[in-house]
Amino acid sequence: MAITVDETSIALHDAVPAPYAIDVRAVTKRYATRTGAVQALAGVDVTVAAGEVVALVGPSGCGKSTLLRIIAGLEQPDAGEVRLFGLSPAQARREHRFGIAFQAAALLEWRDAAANVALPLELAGWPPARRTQRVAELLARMGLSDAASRLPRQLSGGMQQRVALARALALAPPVLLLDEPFSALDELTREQLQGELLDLLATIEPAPAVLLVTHNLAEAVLLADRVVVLSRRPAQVLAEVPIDLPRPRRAELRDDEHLHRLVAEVRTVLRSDG
Ligand SMILES: Nc1ncnc2c1ncn2[C@@H]1O[C@H](COP(=O)(O)OP(=O)(O)OP(=O)(O)O)[C@@H](O)[C@H]1O
Repeated sequence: MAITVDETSIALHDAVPAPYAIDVRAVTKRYATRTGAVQALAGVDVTVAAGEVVALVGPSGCGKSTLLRIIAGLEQPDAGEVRLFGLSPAQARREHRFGIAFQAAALLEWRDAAANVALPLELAGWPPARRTQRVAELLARMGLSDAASRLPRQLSGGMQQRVALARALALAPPVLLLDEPFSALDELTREQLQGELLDLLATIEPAPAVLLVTHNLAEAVLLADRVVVLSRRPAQVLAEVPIDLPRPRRAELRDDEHLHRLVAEVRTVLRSDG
């Protein structure tokens, strides 16, 4: 007797769930220093779904930047595992699956704004004409077209951070890692860039997954879909606070009462870690 197989049902049955954009499992990290070992991370689990924005907050020195560096493959964990869309950090880096921007814009001082933004495109082997076009598009999107040929030292702090963001987004990565990207800026510029980042993320299709390290609780709540709160060192996840503010978000939400309630909730979790 012939056996008929319904291929659709097999496909559905075999469908595996899509991997997380970022999947951090039981990550532990200890540094050996001259004055003894420093345990930075003690079994941290964090996931970020495709297109989700997660903010990572925690006391100063608890290990937030360490975790971001481990996710980016710049450091190795002692134990635990990190995957970006199912790939190791090294594979994800080779395949340009993430862009990264730090507190200090970390621009190459001898390259002008356009050449800084072009760097990842050069490293990825884009031909010059395509590169020029993409850089012009990114600079225009960040409001930097007139500053294309200025060196970093000729740019304000806010402009430098915009260049760093444009560089991180150059290859349209599905994951964006942001380590205190606005903390070196004055308050007004910082608020302006938060608004610009919200607008920018709303225009990128498909939206990248974002992991944002920040000290600023209002920034975390304004930008994120979820806030992950880390404990004092050695860091563990204390709580995850879902942020149910509507999207698309606008910077004006900063004055919203519900946003203030959520900030208070995150602060209460942080303070509970006596
Ligand atoms: N390369 C290193 N060697 C030794 N200790 C380190 C190293 N990098 C970080 N640490 C220590 O690990 C701990 C976590 O540092 P990390 O920079 O990750 O914290 P953080 O939460 O990002 O801090 P902050 O909020 O102040 O930016 C700190 O005690 C720090 O001094």
